[in-house]
Amino acid sequence: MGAVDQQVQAAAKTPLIALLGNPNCGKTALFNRLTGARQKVANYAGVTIERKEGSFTLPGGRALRVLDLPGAYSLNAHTPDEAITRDVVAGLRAGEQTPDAVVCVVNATNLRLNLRLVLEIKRLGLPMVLALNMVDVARKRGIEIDTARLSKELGMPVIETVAIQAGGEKGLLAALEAMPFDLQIKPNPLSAIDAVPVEETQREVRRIIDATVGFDNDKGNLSEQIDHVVLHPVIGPVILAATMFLIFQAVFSWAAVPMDLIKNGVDAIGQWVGGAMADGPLRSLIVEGILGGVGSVLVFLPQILILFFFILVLEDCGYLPRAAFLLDRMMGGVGLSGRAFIPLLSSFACAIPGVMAARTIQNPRDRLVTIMIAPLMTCSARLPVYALVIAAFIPNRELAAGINLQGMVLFLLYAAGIISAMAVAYVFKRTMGAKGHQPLMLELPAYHWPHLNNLALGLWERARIFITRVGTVILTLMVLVWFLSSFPGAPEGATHPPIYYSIAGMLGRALAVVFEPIGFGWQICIALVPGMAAREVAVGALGTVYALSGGGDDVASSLTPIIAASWSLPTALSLLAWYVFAPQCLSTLSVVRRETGSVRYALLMAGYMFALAYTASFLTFHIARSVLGS
Ligand SMILES: Nc1nc2c(ncn2[C@@H]2O[C@H](COP(=O)(O)OP(=O)(O)OP(=O)(O)O)[C@@H](O)[C@H]2O)c(=O)[nH]1
Ligand SMILES: [Mg+2]
Repeated sequence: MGAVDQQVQAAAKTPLIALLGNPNCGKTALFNRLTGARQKVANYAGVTIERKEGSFTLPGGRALRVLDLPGAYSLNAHTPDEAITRDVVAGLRAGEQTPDAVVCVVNATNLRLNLRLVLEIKRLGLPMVLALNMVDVARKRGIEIDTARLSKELGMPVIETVAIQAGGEKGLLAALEAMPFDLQIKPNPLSAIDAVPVEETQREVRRIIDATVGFDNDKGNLSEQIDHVVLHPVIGPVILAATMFLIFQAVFSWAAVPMDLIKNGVDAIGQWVGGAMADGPLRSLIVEGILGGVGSVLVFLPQILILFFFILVLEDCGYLPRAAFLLDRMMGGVGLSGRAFIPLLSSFACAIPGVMAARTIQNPRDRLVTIMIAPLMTCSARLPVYALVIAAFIPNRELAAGINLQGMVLFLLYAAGIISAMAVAYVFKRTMGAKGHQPLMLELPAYHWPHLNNLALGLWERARIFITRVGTVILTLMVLVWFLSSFPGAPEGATHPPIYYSIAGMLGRALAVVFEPIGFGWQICIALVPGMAAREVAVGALGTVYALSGGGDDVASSLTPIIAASWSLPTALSLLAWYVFAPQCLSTLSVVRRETGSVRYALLMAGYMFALAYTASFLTFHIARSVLGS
């Protein structure tokens, strides 16, 4: 038997356990603790939307495989992510092994809601353990749970866990150690669950709670008190708007110093390489192609991290579902549900996780509309383009104490994305035949301070993604752009810089016919093409294009003054408008195809976004020209 076969056989013999439970009860935190993985943990329902597998070894030496699954309130799935969970435990997914045992994770502070799923899963007849998670919070709130009695009532071991504390999983490991795994056992069909009416299950839940949970005292639920302010019909929206506004201010004002450091570092390397190497194609490739292109993208790392710092804090403290709640009415006006808020917010990172997070939306039409507008949210790849153009054209002025004009413009660009997304949603809902607004059912988790670990890990993850992207996709494209922009060289008696005669130059000049009416010259057109693969490459490509056009060595830092000198303000504004709308991301389109199951919606998305981008840029360019009289 070959080594691979042996591995396959061993994997088949390793028992598989599934972590199941309501949303936001700490399954992923527990999964990470057991396996040492770093899956995303945050304080709202619907963080995990896919199955994730890991493995670990019990203290006694037995290896186990473990599945983290999306949270579900019931096995009667209402949303596509809940359906994944149901299908995995019930063995309905083709080619997937059914779990040999289930670890049911419950939130100890909310057993009343959590036990229904436990009783449902029990009817599947798989071996089970109950992980009574978040007992630290329960203790603080004075909630007493008789675990011995609970174990007797449920007929399964009940283990207290604290998934966010080192060692908080010890009891669970011991229980798994004692568990007899029978690899032949298969779950009962799902119909076993429907055999018992929901009312009866609820009655049973109440009976068990009465027998096992004692509310010692309710030490004034702090979350509720905070919510009196945060969810207040007038103060709530003001807090939300102020928070968002402050974030954009910080992105500009905090980032200045670290950005300068990176810029100077890249410049120093550029100068050193420029001085040390003989003039020639290789020096040009390194200085203009790689350092000029990659360096001009890399300087945006601090801004991206600052933006994510705030998003991670909001995610972890439990504010997001509140924001969804506050915006539900407003979003209802355009036919979206408050549920769309979290997918749309995720799209500020990148439209791809945003499109996938739409799986948590129950109504298929709402889900489709949310997917269709997700790419209009300003993803972090647009930030470098915005920041570059803003830095070049918008004066760095204080409008009022603490309000900076550049931050203000950035805020407006984000707002333009959001407002147009709402408008597009409205049109889609109209054309698809609007149905009445469904009430928002959303669990509001208890607030807690963001965990520093989570925060650090989240930022690290972001930095890693960005730097990897810069080092792979962007670097490759930059080398390609440099190559296409450098060859063939200028003919005899050329009057333009050599890039004008290069392959990229020819392509750019051909495209300029289409883009001239919206103010884009051939240099910008060159940058738009590789920008399709990754938006921020446009910035790097502009870096290379202008470096080759001008011929300076200190290219990484000088892009801002160069474009400030070579573009008119209407062109700059038109480019900003273009980036608000243009569907310049092939990976998003392919994820849309996958998530909607048809290429139709991906094409529709590309079509409507291009049309919007061209129209918006055209209007911006011509209005700006007539207003400015240039
Ligand atoms: N105090 C405390 N917080 C916990 C514990 N376990 C998890 N949390 C927090 O609870 C929140 C939810 O944790 P997750 O692991 O994302 O929950 P989940 O069950 O995977 O959620 P979904 O993926 O949305 O279904 C996070 O803010 C965690 O930091 C615990 O034992 N004690
Ligand atoms: Mg999770």
